[in-house]
Amino acid sequence: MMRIALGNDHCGYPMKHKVISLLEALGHEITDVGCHSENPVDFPDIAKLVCSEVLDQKADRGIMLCGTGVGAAIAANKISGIRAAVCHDYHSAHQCVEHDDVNVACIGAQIIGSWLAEDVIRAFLSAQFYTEEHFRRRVRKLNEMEK
Ligand SMILES: O=C(CO)[C@H](O)[C@H](O)[C@H](O)COP(=O)(O)O
Repeated sequence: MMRIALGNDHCGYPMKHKVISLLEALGHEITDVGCHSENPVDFPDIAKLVCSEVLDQKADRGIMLCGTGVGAAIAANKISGIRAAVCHDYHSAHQCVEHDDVNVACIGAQIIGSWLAEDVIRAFLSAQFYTEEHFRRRVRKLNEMEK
């Protein structure tokens, strides 16, 4: 079981309920930071809420749904300690954790369908950061770049 911070903007909202159903079926605990309708909101505001949950260790990982996943990833990656990736294929969704210790997955609800999104989320949440030193070294270098 993991604690997942889930956030979405208005474009991600239509996919949100399928994602919640999946996360519940997998036994994860969800903190839903909004939004709760298709009324327009700004994805940076939602990304901040998701990332705060992760950085405050109230969530193990974050998932952001926006139209393309791109805006959410840009916003989240501006926050120190967050490594976010657009995850639209199975391989990237697990390798981004295994090699790059990604802690926020960003999905474009207008780009991929809910079946692929489910596979991507399963892969992202099943993956663990590898212990090999070269992966750890690279993430340390990423952390250095934030200073
Ligand atoms: O994908 C996004 C940003 O990368 C957003 O979710 C929106 O889809 C996009 O910015 C369009 O916004 P609009 O308010 O629906 O015009």
